[in-house]
Amino acid sequence: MLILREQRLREIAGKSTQLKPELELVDNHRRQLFDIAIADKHHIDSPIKRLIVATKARDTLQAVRDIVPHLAKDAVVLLLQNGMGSQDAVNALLEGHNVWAGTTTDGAWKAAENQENPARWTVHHAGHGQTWIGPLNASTAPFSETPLSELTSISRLTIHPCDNIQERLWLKLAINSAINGLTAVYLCRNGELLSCPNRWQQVNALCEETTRLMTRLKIHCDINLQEQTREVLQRTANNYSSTFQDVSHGRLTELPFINGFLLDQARQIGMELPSHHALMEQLKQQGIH
Ligand SMILES: NC(=O)C1=CN([C@@H]2O[C@H](COP(=O)(O)OP(=O)(O)OC[C@H]3O[C@@H](n4cnc5c(N)ncnc54)[C@H](OP(=O)(O)O)[C@@H]3O)[C@@H](O)[C@H]2O)C=CC1
Ligand SMILES: CC(C)(CO)C(=O)C(=O)O
Repeated sequence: MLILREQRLREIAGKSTQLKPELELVDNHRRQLFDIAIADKHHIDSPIKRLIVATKARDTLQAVRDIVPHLAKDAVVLLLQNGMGSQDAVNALLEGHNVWAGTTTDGAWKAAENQENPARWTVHHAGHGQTWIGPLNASTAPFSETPLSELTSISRLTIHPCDNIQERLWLKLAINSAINGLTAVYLCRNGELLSCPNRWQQVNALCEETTRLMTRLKIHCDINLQEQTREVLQRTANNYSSTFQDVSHGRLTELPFINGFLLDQARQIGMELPSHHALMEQLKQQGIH
């Protein structure tokens, strides 16, 4: 079942008297159509045993808060957001529940609304990558014993259960914090951060500060962040980052959960991150939040 915001469900219902909710999945020109059920928080009729939250980081806490009363006692919740901060907020809200987080290098995008059937969601699986899933609480059951293990039967996904999801989230965030904000400042493709010496210097300064912070916080990181970021920039040189896309569509970005999260962590231990600070100030001046 796809749980929507009340307003979204109302909008869709207002456009069609006969709703036929469907998910169309497009993958390498192959199309598959699935009948799905949809509901808002007022129309969930049985306790939820497995919940996958795929909102942007800003919306996650509210989305979960809205449906807490519908969660089964032994529900397993999987959070799939970029950045950090939202996972801990939900974990605190759902104390005693089985909360997991994931991070992925898969890429997908939702097509514009279907005019004939506003209750059809077309999702393009644009890039195949890897997904890591791990528990946020130490005491959770092993992955293989949770309903999340069924996700491994989806052949188009490569899923790795892991015990160190916090480190995985940090690593992804560390890379995103050196790329995403700058692509919004310069409104450029990822590769231009590498080919323009001044921008590459800024990437390096951000990486250096993040590495120092992670070392101070004893976050295990056995990679060279500059090198890893260079590798991601080379591999995604022609891509526009998710933050660039948010800005181009006039949406709020996830940067408060990326660079903003790093600045919060640094503040708590009295450390300064001048390059991250300057980047966030620059973005604010450009009206990017
Ligand atoms: N897309 C990708 O390729 C990747 C995405 N990610 C991460 O995954 C997360 C989701 O990204 P993405 O799918 O692209 O984002 P989208 O904005 O495309 O989708 C998020 C959806 O969440 C819905 N939503 C927001 N609030 C609620 C709520 N309270 N109840 C129910 N639904 C709600 C929105 O609904 P509405 O239509 O009402 O606005 C929207 O459809 C982000 O953190 C992103 O960084 C990570 C890697 C790759
Ligand atoms: C790695 C990168 C920067 C690829 O575009 C990404 O994850 C994003 O755009 O959010």
